[in-house]
Amino acid sequence: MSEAQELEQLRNSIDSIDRQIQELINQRARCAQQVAEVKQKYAQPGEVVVFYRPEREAQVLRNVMARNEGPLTNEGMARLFREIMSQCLALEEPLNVAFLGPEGTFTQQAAVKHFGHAVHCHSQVSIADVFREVESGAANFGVVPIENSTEGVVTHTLDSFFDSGLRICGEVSLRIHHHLMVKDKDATVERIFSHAQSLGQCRRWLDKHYPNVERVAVSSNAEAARRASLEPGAAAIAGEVAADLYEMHILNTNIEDRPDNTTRFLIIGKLETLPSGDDKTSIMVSSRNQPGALYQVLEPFHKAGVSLTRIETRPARTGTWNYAFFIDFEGHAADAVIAPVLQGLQDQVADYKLLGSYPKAVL
Ligand SMILES: C=C(O[C@@H]1C=C(C(=O)O)C=C[C@H]1O)C(=O)O
Repeated sequence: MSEAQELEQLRNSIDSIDRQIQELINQRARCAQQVAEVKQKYAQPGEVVVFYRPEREAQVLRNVMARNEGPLTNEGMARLFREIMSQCLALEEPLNVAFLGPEGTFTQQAAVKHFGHAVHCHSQVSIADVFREVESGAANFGVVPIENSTEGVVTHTLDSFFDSGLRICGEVSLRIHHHLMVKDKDATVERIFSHAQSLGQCRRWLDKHYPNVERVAVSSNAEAARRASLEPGAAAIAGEVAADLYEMHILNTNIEDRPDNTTRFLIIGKLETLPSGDDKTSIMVSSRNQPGALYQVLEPFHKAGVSLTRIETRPARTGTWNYAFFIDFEGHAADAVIAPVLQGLQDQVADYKLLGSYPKAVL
């Protein structure tokens, strides 16, 4: 057989497989539509039917990864299924998702990573606006940054939970790569725009390569790229999406000081997420200002063998020098081990709020 004949044979096989995959995907989509019909049939009068089930989606993706035999990577295969589920869900219910914008931010990237491309994403100018959009019902869910592995917690997001009744319904973890970009690659860089967090994540690189160039903190990386696209002599530190959006020329790639630089985002909404089998819970407690207060809060977790993944302390809104603790731990609030710990805690602390139980990030 000649090269052309061998290739033709393989391409014929691919065409035939594609036809089968397409038919199966549509079969799957019809099943998802039927799920919606069944849910509606059994709904009580006036009940708001929930089509999006984050715990089920996490399970589907985990199953895909567990049974994957390659040659595609587990993550690559899961991303394909992420998109298939996104399209299937859109047939049942097109979701509206508010994210901390503008267009081109890492938060937008996180929203797409979590929900796939078939949702409607709406850019918001502040974290408070994302909360408001979801609280008012204008958006089904919101996406906000919560912590970065280099720069730490996003205090604004944590503090928003003091006054909000919204639940955490999911988390997204995103590797953050920063690039230095300019409009005109021959111009001298006199000013570098970026978000304060990103300037922090690239501090050492900037000290080495641009020690005497002014660094200007702006409201987002995408805004930095936009400004730098308009001002001669200006550069921006931002991600690839922002570079594409504003047609910037990338001078240096991956300039973050730490190669494992990762940001975690939260999905916020009104939904109570059921156990998925591998979950996390976030709570907020503020204890009476007395010796051993934090110890008393943490001891029940230790006794029950619950693994804590994060604790943040923030000034509480009540009285000076009172503190609120934001605690993340492994497990779901409904788990037999966790439920009594949380019940005991509520009796003991001055203030307690369950922020949500949600599936651990899969992708
Ligand atoms: C099909 C369902 O609804 C949605 C679509 C899913 C899918 O395409 O697999 C999974 C969970 C839900 O977000 C369901 O509840 O099972």
